[in-house]
Amino acid sequence: MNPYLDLLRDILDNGVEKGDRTGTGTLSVFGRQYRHDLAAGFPLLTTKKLHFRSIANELLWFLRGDTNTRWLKDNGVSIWDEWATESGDLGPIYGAQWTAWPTDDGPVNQIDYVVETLRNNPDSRRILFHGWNVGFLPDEAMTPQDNVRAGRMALPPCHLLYQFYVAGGRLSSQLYIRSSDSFLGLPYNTASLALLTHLLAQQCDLQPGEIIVTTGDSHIYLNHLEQVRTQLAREPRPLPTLHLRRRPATIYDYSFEDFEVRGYDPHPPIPAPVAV
Ligand SMILES: Nc1nc(=O)c2c([nH]1)NC[C@@H]1CN(c3ccc(C(=O)N[C@@H](CCC(=O)O)C(=O)O)cc3)CN21
Ligand SMILES: O=c1ccn([C@H]2C[C@H](O)[C@@H](COP(=O)(O)O)O2)c(=O)[nH]1
Repeated sequence: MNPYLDLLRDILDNGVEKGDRTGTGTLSVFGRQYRHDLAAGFPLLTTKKLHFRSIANELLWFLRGDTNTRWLKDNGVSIWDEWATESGDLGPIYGAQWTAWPTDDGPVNQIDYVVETLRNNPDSRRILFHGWNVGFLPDEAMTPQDNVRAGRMALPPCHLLYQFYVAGGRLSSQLYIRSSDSFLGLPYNTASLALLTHLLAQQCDLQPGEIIVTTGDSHIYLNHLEQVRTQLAREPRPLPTLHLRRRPATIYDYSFEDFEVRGYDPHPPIPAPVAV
């Protein structure tokens, strides 16, 4: 994943110091893009160990339409805890908008639409789903928990627009991330996009193609600078590969045990505080 490391270098070299909602401070650049051909391997960082269990279970949790941390906790994932209420609620975040976007005519499952369109009209230029539901955005002046209690999202979506493209029997995906915590969040978002592309490809009898990640406010938090330098001093290793152990009946029926990552030999993890 050299393009990812290039982005970190770009932010260190060209980033402007900016304040942010969390009070941490960032180095930030605006509008960047990288791509990765899934035929070249699964994009899990090798320059630090990533917790694939968290990444995969978070995606399965989105696909369940779940917005409470209970299921995540039961499956060993704690990455959403800081934003949840005492009862684990996060408001109508990703899973709710992906699978049950509310309309006057009832909830719309955008994932069903994507699967059906990939199967029946793969040349369509309208194969996308979106998370930015303006009716439920939080008030930036209130805490995530107070927003949830008011019926709003704990955080507005960061990875918010997923578009799909089929050519030559290959499925490619592009994701727009409006705000990207490039040290902690972006490796998760990239691997998650790759995994979703593998699942959709399997369900729709396609081969995984390219993933393209486009980032808006692309930042490194000031308390991640040491960690970024440590990571950039490491030599990347060969990428692992992903194998799907079975083909479940629908996109909603995968479980973590269906995923096998082969040949993952990363450098050690690099702990970093998450900005809340
Ligand atoms: N500041 C910030 N950055 C994010 O990336 C982020 C948020 N907030 N809020 C919502 C979600 C939660 N996400 C997170 C939160 C924590 C980690 C994190 O601490 N990762 C550690 C390992 C922790 C684990 O897997 O248990 C890492 O070293 O990658 C990653 C993504 C992504 N999102
Ligand atoms: O999937 C995710 C979720 C969140 N982030 C990061 C991006 C920002 O650093 C914060 C969100 O703060 P805002 O003030 O709402 O932009 O979380 C991410 O990178 N990936």
